[in-house]
Amino acid sequence: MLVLKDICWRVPEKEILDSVSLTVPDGKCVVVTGPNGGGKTSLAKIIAGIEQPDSGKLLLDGRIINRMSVTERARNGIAYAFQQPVRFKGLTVRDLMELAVGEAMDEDALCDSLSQVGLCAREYIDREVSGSLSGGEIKRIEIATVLARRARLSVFDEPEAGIDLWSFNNLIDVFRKLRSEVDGSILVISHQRRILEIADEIVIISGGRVSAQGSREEMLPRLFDGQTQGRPCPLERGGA
Ligand SMILES: Nc1ncnc2c1ncn2[C@@H]1O[C@H](COP(=O)(O)OP(=O)(O)OP(=O)(O)O)[C@@H](O)[C@H]1O
Repeated sequence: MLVLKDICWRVPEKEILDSVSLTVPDGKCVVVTGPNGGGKTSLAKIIAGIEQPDSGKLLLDGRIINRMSVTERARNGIAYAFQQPVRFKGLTVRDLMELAVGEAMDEDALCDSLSQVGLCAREYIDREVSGSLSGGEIKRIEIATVLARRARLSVFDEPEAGIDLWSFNNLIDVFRKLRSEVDGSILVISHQRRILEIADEIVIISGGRVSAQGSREEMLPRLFDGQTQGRPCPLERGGA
């Protein structure tokens, strides 16, 4: 379980996160949504250890992780898929998958993980994760690295970004399956209604604050009736 208590983060002249508190319970999927620039990716970076909060506490399974580095957090069970994946020069898809799971993988294991995101392992494992892969392919490979880790906490930042309609449909099933099979927690940042529909809890972050949170049943009608913050929430961005 991940617990965030009163997380604040500011950069010169700007408060980016202002006293953000939320919980991602075991076995649950929490979806964070909200307007562009609200602070969602910043929050994900703070959870992964890429940025350090100025104040507040992060607890993973009851243990304070504020001082842990990115690598230590990864070792302790946090897996993070970036909104814009990093292209690693010289690294093959197999290398990336093996780095993520921390051990050598045979073709069957690679095939299992990559087929979840609609990619054929045989075509991809020896390719370099740089120039020749399309943006959507890299995004899907990165999602596969997180799925393969079966981590205590899996964080996906806009998994829908750059993903075609067919892969997106598949991804929804993959998240459903992940939630039912893994006893860890899942945090997804998304603007997509179909991802919000698989959430146990929905959190809206706007202007660096949690502006609303609640169960899916409670939040979806509020979001899609445009009642949250008294104006429509820009949820249906992108083509999927
Ligand atoms: N290192 C930084 N320095 C200055 N401003 C930053 C920094 N990181 C983020 N911001 C600003 O903080 C705000 C929140 O950014 P963030 O990327 O967290 O938003 P978001 O909710 O993920 O947006 P989107 O839905 O567009 O992906 C934005 O205004 C952004 O420009």
